[in-house]
Amino acid sequence: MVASEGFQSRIEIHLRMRPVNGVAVADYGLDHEEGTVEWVIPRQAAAGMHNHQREKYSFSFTGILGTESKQDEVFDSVAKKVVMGALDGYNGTIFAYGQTGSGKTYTITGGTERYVDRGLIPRALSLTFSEVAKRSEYTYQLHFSYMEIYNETGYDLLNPDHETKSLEDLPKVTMLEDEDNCFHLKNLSQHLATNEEEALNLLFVGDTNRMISATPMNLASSRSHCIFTVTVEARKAGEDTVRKSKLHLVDLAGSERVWKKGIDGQILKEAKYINLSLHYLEQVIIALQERSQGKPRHHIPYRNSMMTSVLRDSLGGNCLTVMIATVTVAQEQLEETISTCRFAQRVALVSNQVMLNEEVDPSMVIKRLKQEIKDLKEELHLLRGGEERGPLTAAEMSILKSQISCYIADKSDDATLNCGGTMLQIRAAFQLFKQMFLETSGRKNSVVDQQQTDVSTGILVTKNTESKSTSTLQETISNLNHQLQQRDNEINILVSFIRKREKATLKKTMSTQAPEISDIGDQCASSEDKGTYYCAGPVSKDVEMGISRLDDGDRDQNLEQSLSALNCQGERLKAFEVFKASYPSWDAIEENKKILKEKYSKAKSLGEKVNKARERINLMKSQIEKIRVEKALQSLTQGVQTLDCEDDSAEENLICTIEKEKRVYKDNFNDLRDLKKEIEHLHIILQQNRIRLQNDFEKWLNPSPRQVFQPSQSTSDVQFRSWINGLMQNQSSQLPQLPSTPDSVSRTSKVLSMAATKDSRTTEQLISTSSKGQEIQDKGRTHRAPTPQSTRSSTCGVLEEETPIQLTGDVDTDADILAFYQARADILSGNSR
Ligand SMILES: Nc1ncnc2c1ncn2[C@@H]1O[C@H](COP(=O)(O)OP(=O)(O)OP(=O)(O)O)[C@@H](O)[C@H]1O
Repeated sequence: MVASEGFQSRIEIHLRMRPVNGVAVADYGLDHEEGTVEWVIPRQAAAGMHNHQREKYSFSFTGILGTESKQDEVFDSVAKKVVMGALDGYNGTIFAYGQTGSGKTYTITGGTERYVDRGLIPRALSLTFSEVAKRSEYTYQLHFSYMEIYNETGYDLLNPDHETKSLEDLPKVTMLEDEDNCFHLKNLSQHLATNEEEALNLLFVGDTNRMISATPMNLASSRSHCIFTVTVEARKAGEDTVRKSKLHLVDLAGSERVWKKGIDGQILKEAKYINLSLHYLEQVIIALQERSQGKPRHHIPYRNSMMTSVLRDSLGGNCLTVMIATVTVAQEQLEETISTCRFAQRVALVSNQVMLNEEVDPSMVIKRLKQEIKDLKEELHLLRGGEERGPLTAAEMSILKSQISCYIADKSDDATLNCGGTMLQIRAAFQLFKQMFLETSGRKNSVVDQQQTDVSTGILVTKNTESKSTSTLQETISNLNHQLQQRDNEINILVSFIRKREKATLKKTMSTQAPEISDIGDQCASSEDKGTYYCAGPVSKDVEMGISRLDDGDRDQNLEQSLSALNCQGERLKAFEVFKASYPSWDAIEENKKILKEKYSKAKSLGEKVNKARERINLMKSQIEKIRVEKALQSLTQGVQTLDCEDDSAEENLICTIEKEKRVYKDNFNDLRDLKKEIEHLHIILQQNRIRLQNDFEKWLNPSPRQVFQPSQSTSDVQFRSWINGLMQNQSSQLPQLPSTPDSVSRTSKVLSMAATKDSRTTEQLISTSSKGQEIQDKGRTHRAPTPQSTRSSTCGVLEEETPIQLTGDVDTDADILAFYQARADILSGNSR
């Protein structure tokens, strides 16, 4: 299973010193550089002159975290590398060892009151999830378990039955050993958490259960060992291997030597168990220490206690292990402090063989092999030429033919033919080769025949025929080019008309409705003029030139300035208002937004409830802890267990209240979790809607220029005409439609067909052939309607006052026709101002 040989690593030991208040502080000296601490025990005068009592006790540590050290410092120097190692596939263990009240729980789990007091577990969870998020090439699965060992019995702190059953009725966690001497824990639940919040919730639930399920036996946290385990599984994309590692964070029971104090009853029993398991821990450490010193120690007594069995790998096995020795600087605790330091020195001699836990994942291999089989089947199927399908289609044959022609035409040596890999394609390619060869050889023969015939007359007919066809082709090309140029120019004229009409509308609005003008943009039209959006997209340089030629420079200069001063952004908003009014999904979006808002406020209130319940529980937990620590210390110092009924009932009351609060917390947490899922879902929907809405709006605002410049050389006149009409309908969808008389329709057709063909008549000629024979006045390139009776005057009387021609639903007035034709003629003749 293990892929690497690994490396030797000594167990690191760190000293963490807890500050004390209101008690005498021991005499000690620290050397942070060297990592040494020296405790001074003053000689007792009572011992007389010949007092050989040692005075100074010096110890070395990997690192020293003095009384001022903060939680983040502890995490960075002690735990960070172990957590990172676990994510890389190395087992890791961090355990806190020390007397009661020396700060083990504070170090491992942390204080509950302030965020900065978070201990190693919450910080490890935070780092784990942020790292996992960064390593996108891996898929991580993180499972969590939380076990308590009390009086040599294991309890699952995350068993959901904690809600309904008492501690005695819960299934005990037991150890099972397999044939490879590996231990497995039965009845210990594993919980998958996909984010930090879920993992923190598990920690909180476990801590609370630890606290409130203690009643019957007066179980205190200081008398049980707790192991929080993160099981990490990492799979790299495209690889068959999986890395499996475990990270244990262990809060050991208080290490004080209670039996010395002459206690009895339950406390004595507990003390025995604690001391027994810590004694076994010490035995394991001694055996490992001896082994590391080269002494023959084949047997390491792991099995003697549950705790050493669970931590087997952490002690002398495959694990990066760190011990935090917690001590207080209180003078009265000095003996225990020195005892803790001594134990740490032995631990420091234990050496572990750390290995990368990488194994081949059968499920990944099966998945890969299945994929390979699928790929091979597909390949085989392709190679067989997709037998289920019929022969190549005409289109496929023509592609193949052109590929072969290119191949033949390419005279270079490295020319290749990629006709596809199927037998069907290869066969078809050969067939085509044959056909082409036969055709060519047949043609050659006929050419030779022809040449032979003509040689008799002395004229090479083939050459003449070829040159003839070439010149015809060239002529066609130049005709088509010319036609294309014309169409382009006509398009330019149309666009410039539209632009001019836009500006005229704006100008008119400016003069009549001054307050609203500032809202009208050059590119974005008002809601009443949505049709002009059509032309807001980019136009070609030629078109721009056409427009500038048609502009009435002097008069438009002020207009241009006004237009450029207009707030385009505001116009977009205005345009958006128009757009959304007719947008079919707008109501649904609004509805979703409303729902999301409601859900947010509900989530906020649930979050507050959860936090408040958590705070209340934490407060009560620290009150209980205080009562218990006081009781434990009292029993240690007084030697007997003083049963203070008041304390007991206070503790029971607190536990009852915690039970209630826990239910509130849990219900609200679950509701919040469900709500968060709903919110995320709604978010996704809204995001999709937003993107779609934006795209639709942009399309509506700036239609693709391709749509505008659709006609090509091959466009027939009929198509061209209907395209122009379509364009104009789009432009004027918001404008009043002009009446379309049969006469005007016929004129429109006439002009359009003239425009589409190469009609080279001049404006004057057109004027003279105009149905009404009216005059066209050309005032600064602004074409006016010839008579007030014009069909357009009824709706657009403005034409009487030097207003540029407006293109409407149909080209239906003489003025339109004449103006259109004039502009077209100008552009075609390059007549610019
Ligand atoms: N470094 C520290 N800074 C400030 N307060 C601390 C520190 N270490 C511990 N404490 C406080 O001391 C008290 C006892 O600490 P804690 O419960 O962590 O001790 P413990 O060793 O876990 O005891 P037990 O063996 O009973 O579980 C707590 O109120 C805790 O907040």
